[in-house]
Amino acid sequence: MIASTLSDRLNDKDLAVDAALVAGRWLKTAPSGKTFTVTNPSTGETLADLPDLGSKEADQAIDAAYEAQKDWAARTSKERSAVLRRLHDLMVDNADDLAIILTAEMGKPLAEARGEILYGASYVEWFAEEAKRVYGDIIPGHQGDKRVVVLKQPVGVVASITPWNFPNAMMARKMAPALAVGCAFVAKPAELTPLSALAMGVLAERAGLPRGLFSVLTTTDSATMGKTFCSHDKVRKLSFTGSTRVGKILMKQAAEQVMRTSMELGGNAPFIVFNDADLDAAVEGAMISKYRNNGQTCVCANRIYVQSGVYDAFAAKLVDAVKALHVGDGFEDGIDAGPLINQAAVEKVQDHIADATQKGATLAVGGSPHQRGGTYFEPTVLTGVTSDMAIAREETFGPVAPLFAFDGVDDVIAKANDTEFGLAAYFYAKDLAQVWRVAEALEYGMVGVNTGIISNEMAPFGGVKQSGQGREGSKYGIDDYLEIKYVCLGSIEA
Ligand SMILES: NC(=O)C1=CN([C@@H]2O[C@H](COP(=O)(O)OP(=O)(O)OC[C@H]3O[C@@H](n4cnc5c(N)ncnc54)[C@H](OP(=O)(O)O)[C@@H]3O)[C@@H](O)[C@H]2O)C=CC1
Ligand SMILES: O=C(O)CCCC(=O)O
Repeated sequence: MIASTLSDRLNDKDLAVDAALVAGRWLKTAPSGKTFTVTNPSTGETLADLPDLGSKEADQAIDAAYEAQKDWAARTSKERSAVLRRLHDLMVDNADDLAIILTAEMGKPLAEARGEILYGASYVEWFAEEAKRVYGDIIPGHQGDKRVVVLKQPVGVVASITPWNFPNAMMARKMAPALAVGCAFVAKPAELTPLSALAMGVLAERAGLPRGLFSVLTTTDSATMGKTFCSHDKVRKLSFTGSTRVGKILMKQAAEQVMRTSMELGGNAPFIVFNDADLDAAVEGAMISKYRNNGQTCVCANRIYVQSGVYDAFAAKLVDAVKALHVGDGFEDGIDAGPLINQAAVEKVQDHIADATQKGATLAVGGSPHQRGGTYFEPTVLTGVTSDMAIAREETFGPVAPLFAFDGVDDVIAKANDTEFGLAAYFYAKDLAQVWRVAEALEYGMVGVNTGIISNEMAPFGGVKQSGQGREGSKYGIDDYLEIKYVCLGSIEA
């Protein structure tokens, strides 16, 4: 049963479901009888009990997906596009309800949750359009009687594993390109936030997606699910967003059958403010980049480098802006930051702050659990941060802005690149020559120049180094779900 604290808020109560979607059927009970509870991190209240599925149910979902995929791939791209377009429209029409479900299970402020739904929908719309533009090639023949034809075909059954921080958009931007090109999609959302993915299952049915083509597996045993996906010979691709630690485990498992993978992994984004930057714009960008989703975003600014000439002025402006943030339950009006996802997240934030202050950093604002209790935490700014502190090397995944001082351009480029991660980087500067030089020197998949927000469906989202492989969104994102087949046509009269 869905708790009344959630269902009473919904206009369409059918969007919140307490069942998994397995092979075209809604399963309220796992064959094992096991269940798990989804809670609201803002209040600790129970939202729903869901079936705790295992590898047998995953096998069923994969087998059904394998069968359904053949017919789906055989449809014209225009037909597939129309179904995805309907899914997009349904997401937009139901954005308020989807946002309520998201806020309830994840805790982000309602307005931010609504923004995520529209962001997720933008990928569905984008790939509904791109579905019709999967072009092959004809290459000049190497012999007079030969023609070289390149076809692009769907990879087949795609399995996905997604995290709790963007429960809708992370799955949407994988399922949309997969379905657009004719793949089937078996999703495993995070244990903490499965309700948003299940709501997409409801909408996918309404949009006319064929039975069995899309499953949503609810489970507490993510390790077994990952192994099942990687060892099942009908799964041809694994698309993962989450930590680098788990990404590496999955890449090793996927290597057993040389399965294709897309990996969106951890980040440690530098955010650089040069002396000539527009400071007000830089503060605005830092606020978005750092405190969006309460710092629980893989592209969040994790290290803020400020050139000596503007360090104090930037720090003062940032502290003022941070003091104005309102922390609270995402359903309340005017809230900028909800709770952290769980106690482990709070502990990581506290560890980073304690390590930094012990080594000489100063707390300019915040630094403690919020007076509201639970997993709420004060938005924090640390000054005097140096590269020997844990926060310089590890992703904090919380509302802590550490300010490092730097002098020279080469110095800051070296510091920014001194990490195994390479997802997103940001900088603020006006000098055009410097802009090009720094943008090209940063070893990152994405660079924001004079902006703190870079994510959109038209751009290729993804990282280098240990931040992952592959791109999501844009014209490049569709390639991750396509195989290239070359046909050598012989016996054509010369
Ligand atoms: N790059 C990014 O977008 C993200 C990065 N992170 C980073 O990772 C840290 C930990 O966050 P967390 O959510 O625990 O990230 P994880 O990488 O642990 O989880 C991401 C997804 O992987 C699943 N998972 C966990 N272990 C395995 C496994 N052995 N095999 C297969 N799937 C698995 C999780 O399932 P379940 O949760 O159900 O166990 C979830 O669906 C964060 O603090 C942050 O630093 C986290 C989220 C997103
Ligand atoms: O943190 C993530 O898991 C992805 C970042 C969200 C985005 O900006 O697309």
